[in-house]
Amino acid sequence: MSTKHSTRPRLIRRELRRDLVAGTMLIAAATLVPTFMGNLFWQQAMLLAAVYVIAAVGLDVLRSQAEQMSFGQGAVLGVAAYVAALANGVWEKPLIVAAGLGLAAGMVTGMLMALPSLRVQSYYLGFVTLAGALALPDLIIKFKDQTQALTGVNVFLDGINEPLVGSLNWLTIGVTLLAVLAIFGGAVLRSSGFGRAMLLAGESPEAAVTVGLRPGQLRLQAFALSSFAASVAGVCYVGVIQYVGSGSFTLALSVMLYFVVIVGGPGKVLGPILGVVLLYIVPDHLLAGLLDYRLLIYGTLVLVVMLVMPEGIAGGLDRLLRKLSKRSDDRSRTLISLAPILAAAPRAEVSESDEARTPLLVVDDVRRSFGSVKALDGASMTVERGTVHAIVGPNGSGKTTLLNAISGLISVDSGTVELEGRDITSTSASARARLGLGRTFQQPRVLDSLSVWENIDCGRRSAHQIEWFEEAIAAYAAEWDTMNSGVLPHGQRRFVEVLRALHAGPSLVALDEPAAGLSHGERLEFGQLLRDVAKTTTVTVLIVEHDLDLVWNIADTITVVDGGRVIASGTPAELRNSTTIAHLFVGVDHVAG
Ligand SMILES: Nc1ncnc2c1ncn2[C@@H]1O[C@H](COP(=O)(O)OP(=O)(O)OP(=O)(O)O)[C@@H](O)[C@H]1O
Repeated sequence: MSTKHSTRPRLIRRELRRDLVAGTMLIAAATLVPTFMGNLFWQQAMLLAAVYVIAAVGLDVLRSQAEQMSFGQGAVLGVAAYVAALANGVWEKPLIVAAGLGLAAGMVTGMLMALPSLRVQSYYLGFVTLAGALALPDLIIKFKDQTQALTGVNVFLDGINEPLVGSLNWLTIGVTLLAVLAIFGGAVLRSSGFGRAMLLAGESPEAAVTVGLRPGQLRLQAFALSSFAASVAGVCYVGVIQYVGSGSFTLALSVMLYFVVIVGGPGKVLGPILGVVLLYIVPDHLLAGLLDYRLLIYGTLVLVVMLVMPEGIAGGLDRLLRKLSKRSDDRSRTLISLAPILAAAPRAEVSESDEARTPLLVVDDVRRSFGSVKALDGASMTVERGTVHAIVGPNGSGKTTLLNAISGLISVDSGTVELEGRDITSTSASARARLGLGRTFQQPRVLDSLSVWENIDCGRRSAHQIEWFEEAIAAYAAEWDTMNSGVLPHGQRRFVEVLRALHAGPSLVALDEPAAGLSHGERLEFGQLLRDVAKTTTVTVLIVEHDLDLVWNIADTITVVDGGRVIASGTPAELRNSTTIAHLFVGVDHVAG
């Protein structure tokens, strides 16, 4: 740990910048070249392509950042466009008012489609949003008197399409800028803590709640961003086409936008642009004669791209470029070390305050059954502050269930859990995390698409972060930020999860079998870290562990669980002579003794 690096968050991650430059140039060239050449047909075609890029960037936020499936983006775009067109062409509102009404209507539609995401996910959510996209054209026809479905609605652009230079007009400038802003907005979100929180909530809602995030709220926020982009696209659509009719926003539009994201490359800056080129410009313009085969072309392209480049065109190009440049990428380095963090730990132990004498956590007579299996059968335990408290017991004895009951990942049938004297039995997992309960899992929840540092830095942080720990990891933030978590070995993934839990500033961190899969050296470092944390801070460590050697060496208190009950609890010295539990520790006498 020689040099200190800044952890100041960057607005846009370095590796996204090249693609942003390329994307900006592509969008600007696409819309401005035909404009300056005076080719009105291609000018309009490219502006419409830019409109689709805006909507696709929004959909990509949902798909790649929040891991939500929506086939309703075309419907949101359609409602925004239709209302803006009606407001201008029929209700005779000025353009700015019409645009505002369109945006509002699109947002309301988007949020209505988002509500089911609080209850259903994945394909179920996809089907619900698909229903919205299917319903829109029918609704437009059903209310034909209000929507003027039979004649369609013409829009009057009040001069924003008057040429300034050549055929350049405010509309072209505006749509081009908005498309560029959209790809920048996507990159800023991807680089932000908010974006990482969304990703964690999408990929592992369980892990997200243990760092104090609210996955449902994050999903709604992702829908709001995505709907906003679709609504902006809808309003721009009206400007570009100057007409809406009953056939303008069919299911095919929503399907196309979804495939644009998948085929273009989910989570990539250039994805929406490349997707629009392949799924709109190529079939609708370059292969105009094959218009009848659009759906067939979609299907074939999706199949081929998914076969050759499962990560989409932009992802595949990325991979190819990395191979060609033969850069042994920084992100392929695979080792993080706890040694510098251990070296930074102060030697002095924290003094015991009055507060420290009251127990941190009290579990009283907790019961939880799964069908006929009594996973917890009246378990009770007390965890003192600033200690390492281990829970041990045979396989299936209820240890993980006990941790889950403590961190709120499952509800209990009866009994109570108290944290710092406060009954948290019916408090949500996310709220418990915000009260200071951190947690890791048997299978580490590490996001491969994020760097090591981003994985550590993606939860909420309390006001009680561990000062020396924060200083130590800050010195490594820049280096870890260039490391790809996808290639970390299993043991190192555990480290990342534990560092994430400690970085949140917990009062208690509950670790589920953290030593499984660690090498001997890693175990020693890891045990030392847990001891240091408990000794030199007010953080308490609660650890479920099968590695009894480790437990015996680092735990202040050991609770033994069997059959869903606590059958013994005490210091290692006290348990050493207990005959009741001797059978559970055959083979570790050398440690105990
Ligand atoms: N979600 C669930 N549904 C049904 N049964 C469950 C569920 N979770 C746990 N169980 C059962 O409850 C009992 C206790 O499981 P638990 O995972 O808490 O044990 P454990 O001590 O952590 O085991 P291990 O050491 O193998 O991880 C087991 O019989 C298990 O099969």
